[in-house]
Amino acid sequence: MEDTEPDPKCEAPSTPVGKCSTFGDRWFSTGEKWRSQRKMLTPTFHFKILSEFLDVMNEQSNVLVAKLEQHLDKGKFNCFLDMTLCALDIISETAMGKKIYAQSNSDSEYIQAIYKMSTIIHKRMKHPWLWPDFLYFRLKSGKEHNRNLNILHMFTEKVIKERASELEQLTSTDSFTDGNSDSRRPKERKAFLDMLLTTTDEEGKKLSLKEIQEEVDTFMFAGHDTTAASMNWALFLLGSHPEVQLKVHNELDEVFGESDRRATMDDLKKLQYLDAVIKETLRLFPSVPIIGRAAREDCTIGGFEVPNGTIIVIVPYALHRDPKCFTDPEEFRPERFLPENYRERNPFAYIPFSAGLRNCIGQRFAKMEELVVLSTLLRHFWVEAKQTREELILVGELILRPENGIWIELKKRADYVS
Ligand code: HEM
Repeated sequence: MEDTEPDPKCEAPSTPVGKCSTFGDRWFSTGEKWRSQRKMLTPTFHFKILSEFLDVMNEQSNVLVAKLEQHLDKGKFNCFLDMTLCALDIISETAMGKKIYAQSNSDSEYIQAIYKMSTIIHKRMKHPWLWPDFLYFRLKSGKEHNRNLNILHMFTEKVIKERASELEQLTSTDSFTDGNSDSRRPKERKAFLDMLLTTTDEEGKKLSLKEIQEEVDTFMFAGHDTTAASMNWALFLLGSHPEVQLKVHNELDEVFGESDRRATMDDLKKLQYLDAVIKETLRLFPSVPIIGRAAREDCTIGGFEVPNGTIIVIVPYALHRDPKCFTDPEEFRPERFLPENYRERNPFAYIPFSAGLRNCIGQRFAKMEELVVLSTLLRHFWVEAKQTREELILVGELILRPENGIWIELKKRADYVS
């Protein structure tokens, strides 16, 4: 069960990037505001609700397979954007109940704005002289920032308002469509947005439209770049370790046999080795490479006096390479995460989703998405990595990503796995 009491000693640090509110102020909210929002959000990630998103994940994985089939036996290509657009389609339909067709129409104004915004924010983060708002918003990049932010906010605002008025109209009926024939949802499946529109706090108060928009914007950002990066790293690692990939294929054969049916929740539970691959990938390449906290009172950590207000930086990328917890830490060994092998490990030695009260609320969603997308891909393809570890140039921005993408070659799986 999740504890939602505020952490007495730490809070998320306020940063200049946080102030720009692209990711929703929620990401950087603290104290009572964060506590109350977190409490309202927690039930929306309940297992039963997540299982209703399985259809979306399966459907978008199949779109991805159809897209990638054109690369079969055609030499190497960079799969980074393909994986990212698939993750974007999944989060859009599950968070907002809105299909944005990112995989087939990546030129749309909204999708372009998402990517321009990421570049703009990274640039601002790297250059401290761009941090003060009064200067930044007078500059060309500050104006470009606002233009793109406006496109993003207008889009989500429109989706939220449309859905809010539909929900109002539908309260008297049990119909559950969104009025747009190409994005109708089955009667029983709700998007996170539907739950945000109806959830209430302890006093029965609903979230305001502005608060809902913050949540939706946060989900859209926090919920696709992270999973996309991690799935890309997994393809790189599997493509570099054929012996590991073979074990995944054997597991997939055991669970799915020859069938090309969609994955069920029961199937996902059985994919223990693929699950270990995902965990080991997040150990070596944690999507969020740095986590920040601000001390809210004087305290002592590991024998060091930490005064109130100190910014504390936690680096999962380094923590996950501690040889005391992981022998031969640079080696890719999914077996470390098989249930029989990790019982003894300190739970704070491995924190790709952070730990404690402010951990990732979407971690079960993320694991489920990765299992569905990767299992679907690997049921169709044999992956070969076309870069060495040395050729990957790691960029630790908000997300840990490879500077030049992930280059792979795809072969028809049946030719490689007997
Ligand atoms: C592999 C995928 C993911 C990784 C590695 C990841 C990692 C993290 C980490 C490390 C944090 C804590 C950040 C901090 O403490 O400063 C976090 C927070 C958060 N994540 Fe994720 N995340 C992933 C996927 C997702 C998904 C799919 C969603 C939504 C559907 C999501 C929603 C959030 C939210 C809303 C928070 C803020 C929680 C709070 O402050 O209460 N994440 N994530």
